[in-house]
Amino acid sequence: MTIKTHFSLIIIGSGPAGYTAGIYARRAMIDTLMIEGMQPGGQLTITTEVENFPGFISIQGPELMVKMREHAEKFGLAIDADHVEEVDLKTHPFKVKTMLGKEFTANALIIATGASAKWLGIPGEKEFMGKGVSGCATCDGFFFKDKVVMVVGGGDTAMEDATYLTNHAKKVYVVHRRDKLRASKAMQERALNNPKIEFIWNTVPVEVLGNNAVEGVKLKNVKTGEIFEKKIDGFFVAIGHKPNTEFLKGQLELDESGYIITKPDSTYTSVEGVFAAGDVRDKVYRQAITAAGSGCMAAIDAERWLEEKNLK
Ligand SMILES: Cc1cc2nc3c(=O)[nH]c(=O)nc-3n(C[C@H](O)[C@H](O)[C@H](O)COP(=O)(O)OP(=O)(O)OC[C@H]3O[C@@H](n4cnc5c(N)ncnc54)[C@H](O)[C@@H]3O)c2cc1C
Repeated sequence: MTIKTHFSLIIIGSGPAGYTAGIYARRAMIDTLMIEGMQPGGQLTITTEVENFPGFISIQGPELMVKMREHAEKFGLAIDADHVEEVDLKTHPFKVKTMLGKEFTANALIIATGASAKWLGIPGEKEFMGKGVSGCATCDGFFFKDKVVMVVGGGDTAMEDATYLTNHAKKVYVVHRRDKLRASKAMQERALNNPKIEFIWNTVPVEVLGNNAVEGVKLKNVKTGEIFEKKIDGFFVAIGHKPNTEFLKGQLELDESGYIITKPDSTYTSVEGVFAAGDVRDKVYRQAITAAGSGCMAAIDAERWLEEKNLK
């Protein structure tokens, strides 16, 4: 059997951005391949309830992603279980090389490779993921009404998360390994003046404690070496995100943190014919619905571009 190697459009990544782009591209009759990567379904496959995706009052993250996949496949999206290791955007059609040694070419590309939350790597963190441990306050804060939670970090995201969580939780600890915050002055002021937030300085978490869900955390003061515990119900890690763009370095314009730079109000990147959608270009919103929204934009941008160049 000969395997098809050229497509009008290749979508890299299978999160909400990728599947939405796939649905729109196939409904526009574009010959499209999706390369799904090592996390089919993306970040939502590691969470439990999702309560803010319109149309679903409550749905498990993995189930939502199965539905998105079925939806895209219903319109004939071809999905390849492989991971992109290299792209050549200096030639056209663009070249895409995978981990399993395949080589594809495409007239247009949509990059939807997402971003990965940075984690602490301490005992209990992985075990209680979705059971009190979270990397997303806006996603999971609602589940901690009148509870005690802890945010780890000292940057803008940590301050924003801590402030946001005070809408739900009765108390929010912020644990920071230094005695000064990295966050902008305005964000610091808001958090420092919030009566529900208590800062624990010069301290790092060493273990998340619990039985079936988070019940507490073991902490260490890095100045004195003192080990102590706090009772908490939720543990929010806010030490940053890393966009999955390693394979694009030197090929596409990225910002200082590695996010793909897109032209204002569009998904156009610095290379004509290459579009970007989802968390890989978004360090502000990072939600499934915004990722899906920009996946839709990328497919429409790609379709118009392919039409204009007579490459559809
Ligand atoms: C624990 C947790 C809970 C969350 N809860 C919510 C919530 O309740 N509501 C909400 O709106 N948002 C939530 N989010 C955020 C939401 O998951 C993300 O905003 C959304 O998934 C981003 O979608 P995306 O398509 O841009 O990327 P992702 O979902 O990150 O998907 C990226 C895709 O790219 C693929 N990929 C990466 N590198 C390569 C490569 N080199 N080659 C091929 N493929 C590649 C991966 O396999 C993956 O399929 C949560 C996030 C986390 C971590």
